[in-house]
Amino acid sequence: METLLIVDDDLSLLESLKMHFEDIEHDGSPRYQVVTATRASEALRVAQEVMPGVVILDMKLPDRTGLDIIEEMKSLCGDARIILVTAFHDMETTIRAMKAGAFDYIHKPFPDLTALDIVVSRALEYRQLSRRAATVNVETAAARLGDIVGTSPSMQQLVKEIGKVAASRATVLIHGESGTGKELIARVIHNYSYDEPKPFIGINCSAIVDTLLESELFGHEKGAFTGASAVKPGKFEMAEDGTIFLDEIGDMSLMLQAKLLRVLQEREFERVGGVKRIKLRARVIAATHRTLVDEVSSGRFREDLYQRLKVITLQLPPLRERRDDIPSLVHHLLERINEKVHKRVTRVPPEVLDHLMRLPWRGNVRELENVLTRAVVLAPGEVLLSDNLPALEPTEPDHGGAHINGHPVHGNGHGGHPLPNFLVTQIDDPSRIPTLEEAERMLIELTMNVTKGHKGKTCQILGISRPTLERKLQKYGVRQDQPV
Ligand SMILES: Nc1ncnc2c1ncn2[C@@H]1O[C@H](COP(=O)(O)OP(=O)(O)OP(=O)(O)O)[C@@H](O)[C@H]1O
Repeated sequence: METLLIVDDDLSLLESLKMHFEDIEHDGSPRYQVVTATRASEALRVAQEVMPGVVILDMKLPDRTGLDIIEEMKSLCGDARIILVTAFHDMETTIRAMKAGAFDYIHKPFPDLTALDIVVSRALEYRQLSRRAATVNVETAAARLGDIVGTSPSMQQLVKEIGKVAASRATVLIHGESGTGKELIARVIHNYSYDEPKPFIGINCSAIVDTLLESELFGHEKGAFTGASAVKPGKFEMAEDGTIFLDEIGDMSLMLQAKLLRVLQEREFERVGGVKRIKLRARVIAATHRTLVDEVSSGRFREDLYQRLKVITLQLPPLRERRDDIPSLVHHLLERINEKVHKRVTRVPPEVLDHLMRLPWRGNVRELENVLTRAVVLAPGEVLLSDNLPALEPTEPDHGGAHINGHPVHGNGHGGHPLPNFLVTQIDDPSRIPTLEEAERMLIELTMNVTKGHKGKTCQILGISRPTLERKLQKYGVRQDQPV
């Protein structure tokens, strides 16, 4: 039996959660023994006594915040997985919670206890796994929040992962299409990893010819090659005990891959033409728009280097898979662009935002930034105009009809409900096909819209149970207060 500690000052919630978890059985006997506490001080005392496997910890407690006691709780019973619960979405707190060592961060009210059950089971599974594996040292460090904008489920997940990554010094590999924010994420991880300022040194491995890249990375001694008139330290040296960011690592030649592998294995390197061994103290973060597993299969990337780099892998979602983030990104980028080009374009009419939400964004956030910069420069006043945006593509006709998540919808010819265009038009560009998750989210939003938020009817149409619908609404962050 696993011991579960639930900490909340809401007595009725505490009681109902206790009953819920006590009712869960495993192989015919109760799965959990549940203990409760209403204050932080009491929680710490009880935790020390019962050594819980999982702690469900509310953020707002009468004496201290849940966040404040995570570290103390972990030092008392380091093995416990802590799930922090709050009533609001807050990126800063999410990162701080994950960094302090929380296992997960969830929001209440819980629309469906199944979601909570899943998190608790997963927490226990991970605890089992990590008991077998080596433990990672959790550094504590205050850090500042970077400029990441986005509240879509995939971005929230990413923010959680950043919190965990920042707590370790492990090598990180960031995958993502061009312009998805790989460098930004690398900088945020860096900023969150240290208390005091440390160097962040980036280098684009695809932009420099091989021989030059080697001396850029590792430096060179005087006279190492023609033109090497003085000693020059490389990026690895300049990064000191901070971060070296190897951008577009997938484009590195096999010859340099072999050198890099040796450096990562031995944690030492020499300048080109030199003999002195220099210690590698920097943390390595690498990024690529290529799928490295495919590069490995086709022999263009060394398998052993890939294994070294992928200790922690982050996958950045393309912008078209998180279109809900476009409004907040537009707002954020406009502020930055106005400052840069000395303008004050602050108004984005709904039809212009709609236009922006429907563009394909193959170049992701960077393309959005470029498109907005052009439109800001061309704007005659303080209003952003559709005329200055790229035209919509024919597969996304501007028929002024209904939209789900920026995708136009139209009738399916059976006199029934409208369908998103992606389900009925011929798609010849693979990048325009939505992921299964995206399609599922759109169908749920569409059905909720058609039934005007009636969950019973939505379940009936989609052929799913109420708990499944609740779980998916929460997973995809679908607004339930008004028609979507
Ligand atoms: N989630 C985000 N929130 C705010 N700004 C973002 C976000 N993602 C990307 N950006 C901005 O978009 C621009 C491109 O991001 P960045 O250079 O990090 O992308 P990248 O994936 O490294 O691109 P490339 O592969 O082309 O080098 C930057 O100005 C960055 O600040």
